[in-house]
Amino acid sequence: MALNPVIGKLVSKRVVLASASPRRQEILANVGLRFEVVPSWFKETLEKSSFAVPYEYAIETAKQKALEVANRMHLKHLRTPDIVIGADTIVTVGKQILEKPVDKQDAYKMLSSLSGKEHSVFTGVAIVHCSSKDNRLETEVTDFYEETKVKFAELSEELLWEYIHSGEPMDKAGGYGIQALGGMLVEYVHGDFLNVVGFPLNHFCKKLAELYYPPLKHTIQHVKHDSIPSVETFENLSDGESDSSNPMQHKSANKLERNGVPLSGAIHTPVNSGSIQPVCTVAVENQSGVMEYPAKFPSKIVELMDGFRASKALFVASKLKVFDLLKDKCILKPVDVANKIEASVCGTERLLDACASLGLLEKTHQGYSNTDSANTYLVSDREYSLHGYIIHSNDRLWHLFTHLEVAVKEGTMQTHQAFGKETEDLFQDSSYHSVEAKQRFMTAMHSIAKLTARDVATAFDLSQFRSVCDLGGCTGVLAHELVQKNPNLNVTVFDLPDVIANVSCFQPSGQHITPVTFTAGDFFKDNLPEADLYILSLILHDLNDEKIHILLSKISAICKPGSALLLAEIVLDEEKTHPPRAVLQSLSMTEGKQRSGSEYKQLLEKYGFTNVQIKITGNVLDAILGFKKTSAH
Ligand SMILES: O=c1[nH]cc([C@@H]2O[C@H](COP(=O)(O)OP(=O)(O)OP(=O)(O)O)[C@@H](O)[C@H]2O)c(=O)[nH]1
Repeated sequence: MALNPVIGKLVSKRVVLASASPRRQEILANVGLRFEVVPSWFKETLEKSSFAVPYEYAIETAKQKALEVANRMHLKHLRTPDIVIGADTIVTVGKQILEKPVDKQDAYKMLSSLSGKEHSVFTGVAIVHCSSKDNRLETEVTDFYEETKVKFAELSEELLWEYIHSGEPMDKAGGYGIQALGGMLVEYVHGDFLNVVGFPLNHFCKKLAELYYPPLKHTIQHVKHDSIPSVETFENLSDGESDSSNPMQHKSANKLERNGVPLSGAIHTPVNSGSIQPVCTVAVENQSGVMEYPAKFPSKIVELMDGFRASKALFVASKLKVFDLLKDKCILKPVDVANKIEASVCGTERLLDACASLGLLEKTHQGYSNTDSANTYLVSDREYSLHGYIIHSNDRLWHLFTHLEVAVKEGTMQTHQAFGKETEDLFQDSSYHSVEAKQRFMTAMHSIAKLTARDVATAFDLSQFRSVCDLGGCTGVLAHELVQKNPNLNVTVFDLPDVIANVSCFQPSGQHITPVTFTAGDFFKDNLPEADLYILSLILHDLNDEKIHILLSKISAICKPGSALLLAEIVLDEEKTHPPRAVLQSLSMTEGKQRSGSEYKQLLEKYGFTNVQIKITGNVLDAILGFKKTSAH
């Protein structure tokens, strides 16, 4: 396939399209992809309101569709595919998410809500790479979404019903098929047309290109492919022998490069280590007429070298509330932003450009505006805002990490060097700490919890439990999530008095507030509330062995047989090099440590918890559940 070499890369692979949609099949078949069709049995019933933004719903549904097929093929048919592709298309108008109409009335409702208006069509896509290890299915998910804006003409009642009676709307998101009769309803389309039809082909190819040919942005010379369109993301594509056809190999190559280890000699180098040869570079004749290959540009290392600049740009823009100023589609010129944040115009312009280059802002001739993800995650008052954690990273972690060299030499946390008199635990010695410092810390924990609570709350079926005590549960985000998912649960958050005194400003408002009890106490010193499930979320990794012993002995003693302990932590792989987030967190040198799955299992077993189950969520926090031994054990 000359036009798009990535499609050619999949020729030798068992590719499965987890979709019954004839349109998706046609779009992919038209570009020469060879695949089997195994429609997914996943029911599209995810709770829409639990997603911050509609495209996350489409992505998650696409992911679940693909994973269901991967699991089924692996278990039932003992045939593990190499790649499973899932997709989900939705239409959004105002705050509503429209899927396929259930009947003609529903189609009528949908189409009349679109009449005369612009709406968005989102398709979420998941590319699941599968492998089988010890007969277990292992999956790596890559996902993305594409948005296309479509405007409908005003539709008369007659036209609407005529269209509905044609039968076309029934199996189509939003109740219309743009590729057929529905095309007559459309005034304009902004974006990828095929995305509306059900599959964003261009974005899919770019994603495959990223996976199969990791970008070498600064490569010295690029091979020219006359037949390849000069789309930015396709620029490094080559079908030369130096390419790997397995993105997992690229992944591990990146991982090794990330660690700064020479690629060719490293243990993890894939068998076909051709992937580490310079890609897309051409030989250059030196002065003596000998052809030389320029060394591969160390783009990953350069990225790491510059990483601190990018982090600091994000921190400063957040601290100066730039993303708050540019929220809700507001477009401002540098001078306006500078005036509002009381900063120099030239400095502000540089900061805005830096944010644009990092994909946080969009820059047009009219000015700067937030990208979708900045709107969702960086505006300080948004439900899933990371602003609190970013400020904590800037005001606290940054200072700790400037002392990393000493921290490594001494093997200790550098709180004293970084903050003078402060003690290690913000909440243990109130005389040293301002209320602001405590609130900043709580805001940081709150923002991370907002992002992780759903994964933790749904990692296991908790319907057998009646009462839960979240020890160190801070502002109660996980507690609320648990009650929402299991309305019969009685959840208590147990945390230090200083924390409990401040929780009120973090409580959700509105009709759907879930009842949670907050109890003040110190889990090392005080009696624990009774419960049949205890939770420790992001607690153990910060504690030394002695404190862990005190805490787990106490929980074990109070737990009756059949009760359980749920840990939420980042679980390291057995080599303890992944995920990098946990490994890098270790560098702050708290007295605790990050653990692998087997280490958490051993730890729980040591304190009388058996049948330990571990759920790797693939997001920030994983979950580990162990049950207190019955006396028969
Ligand atoms: O203009 C058009 N808009 C949408 C479509 C088709 O609509 C459906 C969207 O539904 P969904 O993403 O849930 O996919 P399904 O058809 O249920 O198939 P899966 O097995 O993949 O769940 C999709 O078929 C689009 O092609 C259209 O044709 N035109």
